[in-house]
Amino acid sequence: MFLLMVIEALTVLGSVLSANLLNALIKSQLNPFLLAVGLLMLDWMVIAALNYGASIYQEKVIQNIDISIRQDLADILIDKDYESYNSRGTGVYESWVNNDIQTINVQGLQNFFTVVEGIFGTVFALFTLIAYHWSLALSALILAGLIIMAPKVFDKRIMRANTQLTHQNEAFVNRTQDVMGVFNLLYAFQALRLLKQGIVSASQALKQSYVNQRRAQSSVQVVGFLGNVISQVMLMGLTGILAMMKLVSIGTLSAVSSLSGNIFNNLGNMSTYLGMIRGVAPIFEKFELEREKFPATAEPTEMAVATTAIVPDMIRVRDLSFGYHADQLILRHVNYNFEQGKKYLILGESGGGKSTFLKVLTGYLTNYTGEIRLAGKSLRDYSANQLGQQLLYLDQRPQALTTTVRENLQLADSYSDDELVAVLLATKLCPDRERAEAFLDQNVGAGGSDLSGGQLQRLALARGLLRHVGVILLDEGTSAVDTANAVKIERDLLENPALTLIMISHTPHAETQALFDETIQFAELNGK
Ligand SMILES: Nc1ncnc2c1ncn2[C@@H]1O[C@H](COP(=O)(O)OP(=O)(O)OP(=O)(O)O)[C@@H](O)[C@H]1O
Repeated sequence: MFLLMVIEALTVLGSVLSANLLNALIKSQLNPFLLAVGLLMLDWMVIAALNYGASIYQEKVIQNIDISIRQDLADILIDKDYESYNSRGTGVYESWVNNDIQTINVQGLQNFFTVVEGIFGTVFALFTLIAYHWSLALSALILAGLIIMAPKVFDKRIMRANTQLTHQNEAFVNRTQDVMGVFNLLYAFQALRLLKQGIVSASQALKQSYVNQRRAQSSVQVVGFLGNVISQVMLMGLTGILAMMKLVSIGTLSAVSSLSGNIFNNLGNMSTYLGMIRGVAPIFEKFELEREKFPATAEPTEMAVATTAIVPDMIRVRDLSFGYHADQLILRHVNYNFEQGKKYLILGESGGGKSTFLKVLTGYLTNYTGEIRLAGKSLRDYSANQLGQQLLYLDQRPQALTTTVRENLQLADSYSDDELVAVLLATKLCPDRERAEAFLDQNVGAGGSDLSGGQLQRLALARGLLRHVGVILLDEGTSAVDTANAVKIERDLLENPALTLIMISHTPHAETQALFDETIQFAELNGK
């Protein structure tokens, strides 16, 4: 802002030097004329150099602000719970950190600096005009007020257009991600034209929002432009009259021409910029709304479960009902006791609600009726963090970060190589220590794409074993692993007396079935 102030002061100085130059010419004074030419040249060179530095510094500031907004957005995301995060496609969140930030940059921050520049330029020019004649400064001030106020009438339109655009951008990213994320599926069925169709139709929906936004912005620009040129002409007319009345010199005409250019070009644009800056507000309001929906919750301080204590009814389920939609119950009045250290095999037809049941037990889905008690305390009284230390739900579709096996295992914690190698061996990901050490540094590819389905499942299980969670809820956790290794892994889990295991399987292995304490037919449990 300081640099911008200096640039504007030098620009106004340029106008004064031009007037001096013209006055010296009219009076045929060679030396003052040459001096004014030299100074004018120097003035513009300094302005050019300062502009270069200011624009680079400005970009740094803008990027720092972007980073801090993205940090705030990340805070909003990490305060969300499982249900709320997954209730929307990830495209929505990507649009926040890309499109919305871009709009904030272009409409908000860049324009903010232009406004700052304009304010300095206008103030300096107004003061300089006083030096020529007070009536010039007063007229300029009145016209400036009118120019700034007029475009406010378009504020609502701009805000509406921006609100529509930010939501349309979210929908666009979601829709394009949808079709681009299923390339392999479309490739296999020679249906890749659907990818193109998807992108084109999403773009067309977006087009209307951009056009609406531009329409609103252009209205402001036109009003600003008209205010600008009309005011400049009026001020020049006034100066001409003053010159004819011999109240100002002829050279003043040159100074007023460039000073009024300074003032009204700045102001005419400033109302546009202010309108655009105000138009960014709906984006921040949207973010604030998200923050209010999920304020950061303080962690309960009391330790939830003493992991070493033996708790007979580890998980007690009473009259549990749940549906994703109010009118369609997936879980109906389920009652069951899971005891610590015991091993449970859940069988049942596909789509019957087994995964849903495990997700409710893990605390991922909270909109249930009835009661679940973990170690004697209602599941609702545990924080997500506390539950995570007790229970691990291993998804049917494990996720992986695009990085090494080591970082995929460690995530936000750190473990020694010995511990990491031990879980790689326990999950049969590697046959011996030497290969396990090499495997730790292997990159798993984009989202784990370089690993087989079975390897990904074992990597997910290894994460849980590493953390010694007391209860593992395994949802088809070894379905993609070859039978021999799946049996070995299951046997290890089943023979671990400290572990409570609840495992869903469509393909139970005869070799391990006897090691389960209970085999549950889910249909009998659900709706009995
Ligand atoms: N996020 C969701 N929103 C709405 N409905 C869902 C959601 N997830 C699952 N369902 C529905 O809930 C029902 C139970 O699904 P669930 O995944 O729990 O079954 P499952 O018994 O684990 O099936 P499978 O053995 O095939 O994995 C299904 O009809 C499914 O369509």
